Amino acid sequence: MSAAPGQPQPLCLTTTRPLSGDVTVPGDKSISHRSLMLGALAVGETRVTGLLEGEDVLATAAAMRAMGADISRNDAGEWRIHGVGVGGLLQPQTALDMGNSGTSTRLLMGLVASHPITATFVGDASLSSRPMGRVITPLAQMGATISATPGPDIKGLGRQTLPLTLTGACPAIPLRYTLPVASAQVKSAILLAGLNTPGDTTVIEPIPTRDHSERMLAGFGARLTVETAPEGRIITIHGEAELKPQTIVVPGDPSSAAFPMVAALIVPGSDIIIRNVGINPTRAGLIAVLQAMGGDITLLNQRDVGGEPVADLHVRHSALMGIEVPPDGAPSMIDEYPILFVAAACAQGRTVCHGLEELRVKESDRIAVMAEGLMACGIACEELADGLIVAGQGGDAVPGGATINARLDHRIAMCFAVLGLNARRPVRIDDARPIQTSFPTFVPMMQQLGATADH
Ligand SMILES: O=C(O)C1=C[C@@H](OP(=O)(O)O)[C@@H](O)[C@H](O)C1
Ligand SMILES: C=C(OP(=O)(O)O)C(=O)O
Repeated sequence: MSAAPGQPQPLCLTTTRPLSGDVTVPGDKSISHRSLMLGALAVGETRVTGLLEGEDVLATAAAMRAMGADISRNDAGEWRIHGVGVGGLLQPQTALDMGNSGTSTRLLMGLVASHPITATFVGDASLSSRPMGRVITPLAQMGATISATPGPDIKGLGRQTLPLTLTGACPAIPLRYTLPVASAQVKSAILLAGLNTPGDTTVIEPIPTRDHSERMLAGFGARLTVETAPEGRIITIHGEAELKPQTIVVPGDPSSAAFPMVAALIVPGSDIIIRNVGINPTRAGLIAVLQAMGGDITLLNQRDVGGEPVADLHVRHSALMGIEVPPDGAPSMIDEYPILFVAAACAQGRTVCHGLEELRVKESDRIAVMAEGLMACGIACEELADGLIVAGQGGDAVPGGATINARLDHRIAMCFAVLGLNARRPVRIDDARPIQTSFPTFVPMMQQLGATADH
């Protein structure tokens, strides 16, 4: 029985047997957002299959509709987008509700920044505490006017948060900008602003981040170049572009696949296949780290789907060992650290992770919240300013026996649901509703693998 709307929905996953079966995960969230945004700026009809129908992506769809795009879904699950053309976004009549989604907010701020319109962005309590100064600074340099809500100061750098109102500049001023944080959202916001800016807009990223925006902008016909130089990747977009509609097949989300992957590694005897998972090297860092910990993960049937590398993952239960995780790979698995900490809790020995300052400004402070939850489940950890040390116990199941406050963070909720599969006493999540933002089929998929869900 499902809870009444507005009521917390507790969740507890358990299993008495190995996980087995053959599953798929929903479409990639990053690619789904970008499909809707770029389709909404193309002239003609873009068709998308495999779109993630989670709340974050639906927030992007609603915003693009509010700015003039015609977006529909047919009974076969195919999405069709009739775009307004670059430069053609209309002023939304009401505030854009971004829900829980940082990607929607920051990328759409980029789009609005070079259109002659004003938009107000609002979000839930989690999103309203996340830093927006990182996009406000470059977009203001491009001429946008932004009035944001002051948030708590971080490291003396000040902090600006939602609600905020942004008025675009037309024409916007082309920018050459070196990213001060490794963030694909900041990079993408500037490149999207550059679409309707005369001349060349350049982003320099000293540390590479996910490259879906570059791949997809080029696929839609924008003039975009990428050079590798000593200072990093230099990405230049030539503005006042005309985008051509595309047919897009969205691959399965590696960030979602991470949950059944770790579940199979930690539940004794498990043997599963996860089909059609994106393995873009800017996203696939977790696989190599888990393999280095002794995880039995094989990539089958590697292929290319719509310009993105994809594989089927064969995952078997493994005796994991703690390792030092190289910090230079952090951007390629930034959303996967919380579930890596779960794998580490079930490994033998210490897993040491550094270079994770960005985890503190996600949907929750993912270092602090994971440390607190793991300790409540009987796992020793040491919180560092930029990371976490998890002292794995190996062998037996972890103690468990805690109720976790998921803090409006979908990945925290899924992490502790997975940990509960290898715990002696149940691990309960106070409210599993945030899982709807990125992985609406998480619970049925885990049940398909053999888990039991108590609500
Ligand atoms: O560009 C994107 O689609 C995303 C970039 C990452 O955020 P940052 O750019 O803040 O690192 C990631 O955490 C988020 O889930 C999705
Ligand atoms: C950080 C995430 O998303 P966003 O920034 O879009 O809210 C995430 O999905 O883990």
